[in-house]
Amino acid sequence: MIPVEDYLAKILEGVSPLPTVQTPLLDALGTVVAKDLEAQLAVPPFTNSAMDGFAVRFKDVRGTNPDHPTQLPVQEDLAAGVGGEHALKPGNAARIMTGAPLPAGADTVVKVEDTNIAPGPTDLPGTVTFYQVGNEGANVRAKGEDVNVGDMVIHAGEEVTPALISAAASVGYNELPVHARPRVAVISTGEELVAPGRELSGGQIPDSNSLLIAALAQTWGAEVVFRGRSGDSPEALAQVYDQAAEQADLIITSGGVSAGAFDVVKALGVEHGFEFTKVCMQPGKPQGHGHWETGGRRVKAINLPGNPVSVFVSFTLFVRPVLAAMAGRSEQLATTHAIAATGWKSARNRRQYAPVVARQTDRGLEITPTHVLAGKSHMVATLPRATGLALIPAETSFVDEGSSVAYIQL
Ligand SMILES: Nc1nc2c(c(=O)[nH]1)N[C@H]1C(S)=C(S)[C@@H](COP(=O)(O)OP(=O)(O)OC[C@H]3O[C@@H](n4cnc5c(N)ncnc54)[C@H](O)[C@@H]3O)O[C@H]1N2
Ligand code: MOO
Repeated sequence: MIPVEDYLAKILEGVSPLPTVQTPLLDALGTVVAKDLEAQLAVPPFTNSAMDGFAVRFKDVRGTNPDHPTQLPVQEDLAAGVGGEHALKPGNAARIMTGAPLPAGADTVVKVEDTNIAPGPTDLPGTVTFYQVGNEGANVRAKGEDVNVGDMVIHAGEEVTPALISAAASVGYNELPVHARPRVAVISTGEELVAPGRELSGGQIPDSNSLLIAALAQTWGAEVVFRGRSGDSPEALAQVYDQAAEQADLIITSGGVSAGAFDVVKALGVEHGFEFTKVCMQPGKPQGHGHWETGGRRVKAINLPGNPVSVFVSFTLFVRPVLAAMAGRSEQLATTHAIAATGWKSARNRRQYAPVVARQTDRGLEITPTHVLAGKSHMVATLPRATGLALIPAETSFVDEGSSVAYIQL
């Protein structure tokens, strides 16, 4: 059996970021920026008002207070979006809305609440009386005070977040150069599988793994381009692999990799130079990987075991880092310390990754297995309760209640 870290290193060998594609901003959410980008627009792009109120020259209202109000004529209305050149005549005020360009000559905005004018929709008044004013420059947002044209605002390697999308739009972009989203094909294998919701006849079970893998792949930023099922014949599986490889950057299979007489994924994979190995973990011991070649394409394939919890755990440990590397980022699972709220039997001589529920108590972060049969690899129905995985060293055969345990938040 090989250690988890060694298998991860093997599976990441030769995986590099996918090519750069110009992608519309919203479609780029979750991808990784491939090039540094300078601001093409300043933020703000022009000096404007931060408040609904009146633009003035500070010297015309200096010294105003409730006992010494100042009255000025109002020359015009300036709404957000107003174009053209506007200049404030000396000794005048202009009614101005939040985001409207400050007229030339004005240097200060007095908010409407500090005047005799009622806030909200009103006709343009002929005059305005100020009862209070801020400092010179109050309520004015200067052009470029956030960033200026030419400032480096978006950097290669950054993840495209909602905030990054809005920053990119604000500095003049409508698309971003990002690493292509990994395209994933999912194949589940086994004669026992039927589509979910169908009536089962003897020995059959619903195919939950292909959905689990597809949903995990989407959750971790991939696009699922193919989902197929194959029985236990190598010819049928080879055909499904061919279809999967047509459009995918990564093929993920489940099942058929252990010691069964009909473990077709392993049998076919071995013929095609795949590597199958036992990883020192529970669940998820039997694993395989290789490349499927068809029509001039050579597509990476990862063969996960069939047990659903094994799929979940091995996707987390091995597939997520591969997807991250293809997407242009590196990923490390962070562990924190937790306390076992109950005792449980762990795997003998394999590192256990047990699905657990964590909750904060006065003792700290306490974890409990999602099921009394902690970590058994077929227990898919109780898996959704998991908030994370408890990582139990291979030498520990029993986790004592109250002991300190490494915890991976999902
Ligand atoms: N003699 C041995 N037998 C087994 C060993 C071993 O070392 N020696 N390892 C066990 C371990 S550990 C695992 S994990 C499993 C892995 O088996 P396979 O990858 O070959 O998977 P299958 O046999 O095809 O299926 C295992 C299990 O999972 C169910 N399954 C499969 N596909 C799906 C699906 N798409 N949706 C839902 N459930 C699925 C399947 O019905 C089986 O119950 O091998 C052990 N055996
Ligand atoms: O390694 Mo298997 O996934 O324990 O059942």
